[in-house]
Amino acid sequence: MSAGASIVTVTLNPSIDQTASIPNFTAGEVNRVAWEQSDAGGKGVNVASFLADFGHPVAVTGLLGAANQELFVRLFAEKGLIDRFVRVPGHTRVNVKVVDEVGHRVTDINFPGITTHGEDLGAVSAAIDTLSDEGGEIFVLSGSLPAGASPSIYREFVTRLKARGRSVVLDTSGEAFAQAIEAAPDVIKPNIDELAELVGHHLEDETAIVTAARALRQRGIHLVVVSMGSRGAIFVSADAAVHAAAAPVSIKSTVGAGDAMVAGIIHSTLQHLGVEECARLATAFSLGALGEIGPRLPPRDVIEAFTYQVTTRLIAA
Ligand SMILES: Nc1ncnc2c1ncn2[C@@H]1O[C@H](COP(=O)(O)OP(=O)(O)O)[C@@H](O)[C@H]1O
Ligand SMILES: O=P(O)(O)OC[C@H]1O[C@](O)(COP(=O)(O)O)[C@@H](O)[C@@H]1O
Repeated sequence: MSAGASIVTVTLNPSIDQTASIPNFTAGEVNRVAWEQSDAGGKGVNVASFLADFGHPVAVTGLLGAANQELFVRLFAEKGLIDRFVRVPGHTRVNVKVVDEVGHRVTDINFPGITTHGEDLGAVSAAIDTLSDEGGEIFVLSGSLPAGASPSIYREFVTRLKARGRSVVLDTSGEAFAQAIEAAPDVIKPNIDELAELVGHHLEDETAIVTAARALRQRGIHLVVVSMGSRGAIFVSADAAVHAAAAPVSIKSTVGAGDAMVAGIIHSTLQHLGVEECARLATAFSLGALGEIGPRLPPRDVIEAFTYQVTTRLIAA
């Protein structure tokens, strides 16, 4: 392609993440905001931004409200992201992230987003085809769907991309996730709740998680990564099942930790790392996001240093 982006992220429901710092945040009470910060966000936008930090050329597409696109346009320019977002009338949603630095908790309030129409989604589909023609190799489909989008849309995208021989990384939930699994994306990164919802039962221990992940691998998914918040993540590939975790030095905000893990997985894959090294580096990406307010990563050398804090363990068959 002209600008040479081999990675494309698709965000159908981006967001402006408005962080509100509220010490001792209490539901049901009047809470006062100490300081605030707004960032362009949404899962695919974050993954693209993090990969750009590691020097990868990335194109971004999806649906963007024309009425409040400034933060996004600025981010795309700062990070050198190739902007193929389809503009739609109205505002991109604003998701509120309440950071309580006293209670050490983050509360996410995620809005449904704009209501979309068939022609907008058709334009995104066309943008994906064009980006694939132009040399896109790895497509990342991330995040919730806006109202009006069919839950089959990710399945359709996965099917089209795989028919063109492209790799697909999927990070979503609910019905859209369940349907997309049928088209066998190459990599998935559900968190443990999303995986439990998919398989329809509680995953009580590591064995249950690995069993569920291996069943998904049988359906053609090469790498299944199950993230578990403070309990780390389990990476299941053809070669092994690996648990990776670290105790972060400080957690400023959990926003973007999952997206950082997705970016770390893609970066590791492009470096041809094995599953254990991938688990280590992807976890270091997440640690990086935890130490920043909003969806951000620290400098690359800080993330590389974090790899030494990560403990990996091979899970016995
Ligand atoms: N409180 C925490 N302590 C340590 N690591 C964490 C914490 N929260 C998240 N992480 C790291 O970030 C990764 C992704 O976080 P998680 O909350 O599971 O993702 P998601 O936001 O997609 O649900 C985890 O697998 C873990 O490595
Ligand atoms: O599309 P969803 O599932 O509503 O998630 C959107 C939110 O997730 C984020 O991408 C952060 O995701 P993670 O914390 O899972 O990395 C935010 O930027 C955004 O507000």
